Amino acid sequence: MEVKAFYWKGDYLLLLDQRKLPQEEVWLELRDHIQVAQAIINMSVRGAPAIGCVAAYGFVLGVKRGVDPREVYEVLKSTRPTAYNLFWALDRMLSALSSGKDIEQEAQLIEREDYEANKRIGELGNELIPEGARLLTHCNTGALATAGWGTALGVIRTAHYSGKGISVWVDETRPYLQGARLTAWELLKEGVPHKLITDSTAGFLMKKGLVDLVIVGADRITAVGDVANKIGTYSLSVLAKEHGVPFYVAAPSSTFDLSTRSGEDIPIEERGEEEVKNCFGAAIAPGDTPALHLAFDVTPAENITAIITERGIIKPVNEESIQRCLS
Ligand SMILES: CSC[C@H]1O[C@H](OP(=O)(O)O)[C@H](O)[C@@H]1O
Repeated sequence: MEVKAFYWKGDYLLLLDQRKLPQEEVWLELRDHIQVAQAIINMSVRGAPAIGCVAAYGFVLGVKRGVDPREVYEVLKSTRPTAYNLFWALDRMLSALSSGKDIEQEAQLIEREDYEANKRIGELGNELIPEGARLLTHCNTGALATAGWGTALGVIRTAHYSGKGISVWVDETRPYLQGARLTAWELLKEGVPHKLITDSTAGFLMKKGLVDLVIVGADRITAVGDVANKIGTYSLSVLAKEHGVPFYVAAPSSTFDLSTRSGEDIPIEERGEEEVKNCFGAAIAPGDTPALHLAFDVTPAENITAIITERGIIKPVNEESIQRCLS
């Protein structure tokens, strides 16, 4: 059975608490928009497309309980600032309500469209994956970050199941460890050959010629192709450029924010210092040590070989090719 991060149950949302993985599979029953907002803020659910889908169902829960739709919209919109899918989904839900559509069906359509987009991204991305390729990926971009299958990890899944004999270097992805806790969990479940590495190992592996390509997800892509993604992605892109390693981004069209041109204008989430100084309950730094926790960084379009979307592959990455692909 395919990994799923959430299930809509009609009067509640059943959500896998990703904070507990990989040790425990704990499911939460979210019955109003406040509970959904809290789950997004505390990262029980994370991943741009998954956040969009879950927020859409949170909107349904709030409106069905008779809460002012604008209030529901604002509460959910305020949860995390970087992933564009959140805003895209909420705007779509508000528009559906305003035009008299069934908002529960609209949320279910958003979920179905994301899953189908991921399968298409996997098919198109697989065309770029050589036989026996050794891929490196960062963070978690799998079924846990989406409506299912995954974006970058969806390409990896498709390549694996098409018999290409690929293997994956999995960046642990400090500080929240989405790679170690979530990507490794997904790949192990499905028998995809992989090895977990510390984030700082990636560059040396590229220097040694052990990485054939890098493939990552995205949280927001601007009109010119700058990409906001998990912190550490920019560094990977510089290392890939230095070593002549192709650098791919996989994302659905719902991640593109064409109203923003430069990556410099993308709001970058800053999370609490405790997530840097503690590792799931264990203090790893002196309590009084100040810490900076930027949750995302921005990779400039010129560092990206291609962006794989469900509507086609964007290459080169620039405003014209983006408009051509998305129009
Ligand atoms: C399929 S997009 C997943 C995207 O979201 C992650 O961030 P977070 O775990 O903080 O929500 C990361 O940037 C992934 O690339």
